[in-house]
Amino acid sequence: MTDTDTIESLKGKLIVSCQALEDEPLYDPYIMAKMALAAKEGGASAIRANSVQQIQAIKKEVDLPIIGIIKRDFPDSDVYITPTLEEITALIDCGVDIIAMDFTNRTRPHGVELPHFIQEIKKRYPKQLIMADISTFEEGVMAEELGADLVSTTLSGYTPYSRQSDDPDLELIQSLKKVLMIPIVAEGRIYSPETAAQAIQLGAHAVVVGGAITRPREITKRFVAALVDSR
Ligand SMILES: CC(=O)N[C@H](C=O)[C@@H](O)[C@H](O)[C@H](O)COP(=O)(O)O
Repeated sequence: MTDTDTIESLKGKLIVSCQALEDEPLYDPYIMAKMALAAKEGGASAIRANSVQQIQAIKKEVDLPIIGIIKRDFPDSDVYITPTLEEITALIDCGVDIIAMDFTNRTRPHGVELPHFIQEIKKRYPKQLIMADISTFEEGVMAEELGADLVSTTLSGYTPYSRQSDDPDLELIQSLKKVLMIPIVAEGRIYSPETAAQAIQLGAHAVVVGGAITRPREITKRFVAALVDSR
């Protein structure tokens, strides 16, 4: 598939995020691979996944396009989704179709600023498709200017200066749709098929759903909380 075909293949489609962190019961590449297979059998058009180990396991199990990230914490920065060139290179070596990375206006580890970081990635890997994980309208505009291929609302609600809500940021999709040429992906706190469909109707190119499909601990918590609230 060409890059344009990859992006076009996601139009109006569901991307399932299959991620488990170390402190989660499902943290095991085998389990994530089976999650991805279940997602594929259910009709997902791509998988978003974290870490070399999990991506490799998923690629053996399904032949869907992979949006790869590596989450890594650094003491000198709040940026944790694919924060440095080391993670970019590891994802390139994994052969992911799209690399997603933090595109917030925050300084990366070791004092690196976003424009410089993107310049370096474009110089080294000019053909790599990049998905910009943003938290605000301004960051979405900046992402297009810096050459991102897609923009995703992933980090809205997860930076202190972005809109804080328990709901997905559908307004961000609507406002970005008015000004951007690149596709906008709806991501973050999409808990129902109806909300996913609404995001597409409001202009999203594709929808990423994670926790509502692949995080049973979080799903259980929401049910339990609802029962507590109903007492
Ligand atoms: C903020 C952050 O670190 N988001 C991460 C990005 O990869 C994942 O933990 C989310 O599961 C993913 O964005 C999908 O969102 P939701 O699980 O809400 O459907």
